[in-house]
Amino acid sequence: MWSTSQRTFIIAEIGQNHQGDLDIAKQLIKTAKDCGADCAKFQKTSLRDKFTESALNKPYVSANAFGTTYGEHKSALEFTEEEFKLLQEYANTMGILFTASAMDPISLDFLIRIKVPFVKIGSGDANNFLLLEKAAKTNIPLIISTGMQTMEKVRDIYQTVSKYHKNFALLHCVSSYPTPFEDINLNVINLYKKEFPDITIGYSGHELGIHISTAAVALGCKIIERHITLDKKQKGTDHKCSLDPKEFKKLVEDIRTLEKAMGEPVKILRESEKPCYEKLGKSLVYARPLHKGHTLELSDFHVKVSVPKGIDGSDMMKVVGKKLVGNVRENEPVLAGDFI
Ligand SMILES: CC(=O)N[C@H](C=O)[C@@H](O)[C@H](O)[C@H](O)COP(=O)(O)O
Ligand SMILES: C=C(OP(=O)(O)O)C(=O)O
Repeated sequence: MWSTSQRTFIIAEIGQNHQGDLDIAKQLIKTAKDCGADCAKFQKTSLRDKFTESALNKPYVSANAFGTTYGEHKSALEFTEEEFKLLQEYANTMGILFTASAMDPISLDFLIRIKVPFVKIGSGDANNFLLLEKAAKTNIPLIISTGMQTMEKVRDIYQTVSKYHKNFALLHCVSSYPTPFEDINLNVINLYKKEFPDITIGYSGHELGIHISTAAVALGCKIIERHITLDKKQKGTDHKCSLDPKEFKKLVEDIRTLEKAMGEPVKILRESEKPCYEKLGKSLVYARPLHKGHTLELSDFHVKVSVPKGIDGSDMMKVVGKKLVGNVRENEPVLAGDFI
């Protein structure tokens, strides 16, 4: 899916930007597909398995609240299993992969049952070693985000999941919405690549704009996840740092262009450079008239744009010490047949 290909795997994180409305959720799946995303992702929660009673009963006083307590709020944003299956079917007809983050063990079981292609473990569960171990044991591919964790914790995650298989990816992530640029620490991606060379590394971004996520691909990320929204002004914690359809499409286009531009670490004269080389590439030319039999030395050459072209300007040391087989004039290009 992601690790077998050089192509970046792009996840449109719908999360809870559907406002608890099945039609909006479908629109978001279609938008994700239209924007070129590879996967539409939701969040699956079994409220009593993710939260304690007191966490659910806590008042949620916020402009982003969909209820008076956190439990009411979360419940308004949670789809039933049947609704999830409908969304999965819809994604299938749209031709886009469908999955969700498993926010608790019951949700993990459900996602395995409906045969999602991989399970996401969000940053909120990156320190939940009970869930990580349970997920790893199932052998399903995993994408694990590492927001709010230290490097020691990330090493523990790697060790824990590695005991079962290596079909998992670690995403660098900073869980602030939106993430201040100075907190993003994109160089953590280099650290992950160095410490975990045998798994896929990606980035789950919550910053404003698309440029940082594109840069993450240049640093070697093979998975990019960004929240998607139909309208950034909607009520909800994630809308502001989500990408609207125009931005998401541009992100995908920029990543695809960047993939072409990254190429291989091979430095050669490219076919496309040849016209410029023909027009402005410099050649060795004679600095003054010289006679047959003269032994060439460095002071006999200038390096100029010459028509016709001669031996490449950088090759002068290959010619020094050779004997001219005929007379040459000032500013004539140095040609292979001029000397022995
Ligand atoms: C850490 C984590 O789970 N983060 C998720 C993924 O990025 C978010 O989508 C949260 O679910 C969201 O920000 C919660 O908002 P509220 O508390 O208003 O429901
Ligand atoms: C919390 C999630 O993601 P992240 O940690 O990557 O923001 C999630 O996928 O549910």
